[in-house]
Amino acid sequence: MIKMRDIIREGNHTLRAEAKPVKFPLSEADQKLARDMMEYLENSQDPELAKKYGLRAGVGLAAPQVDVSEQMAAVLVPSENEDDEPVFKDVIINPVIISHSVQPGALTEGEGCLSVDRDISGYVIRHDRITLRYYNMAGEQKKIRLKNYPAIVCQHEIDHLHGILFYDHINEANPFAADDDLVLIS
Ligand SMILES: O=CN(O)CCNC(=O)c1cccc(Cl)c1Cl
Ligand code: NI
Repeated sequence: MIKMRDIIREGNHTLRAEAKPVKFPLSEADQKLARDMMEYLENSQDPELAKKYGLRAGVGLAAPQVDVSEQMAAVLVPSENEDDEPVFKDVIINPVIISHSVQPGALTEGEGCLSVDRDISGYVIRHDRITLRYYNMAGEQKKIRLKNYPAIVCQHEIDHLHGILFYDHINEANPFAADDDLVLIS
């Protein structure tokens, strides 16, 4: 299982590298990596398991964060009501944002990252809505439209595949600058 010690932190060059596209059919190693990353998210979202294994909670995890420079990320955005199905759950492989809203969006609470051991506050300005094309573990091509929280999470993960970290999108001069069409997502 993936633990915090497996997560690379700022300073490790893999975090700032352009990850390589994944080849299909997935190798055994890539299949195991995909399963392990999704398992990390599930474990980290279970308060008991998170405590037991000392895991920081996450709604996404990208392969470069475990020092594998490949275009693959697990995303698990739970629903408000824990009994319902997740808002979005999949392993996104070779993802491409093929269109997006002009309108920006940002989480009111800002963002955090397992690879960044410090709190950096401010609005992380992203697209409020995206159309995402990716391949799932079975090699099926998917094209989905996401908005608000799941759209923000997928952008955070896709950034990791291109060596971008969340604070790269925070306005240094005024971290909470917001033009009037910014959608603030709580
Ligand atoms: O790349 C993934 N991580 O670093 C896992 C930890 N961060 C989060 O789960 C997280 C927290 C807040 C906002 C966003 Cl958008 C995300 Cl993604
Ligand atoms: Ni991250």
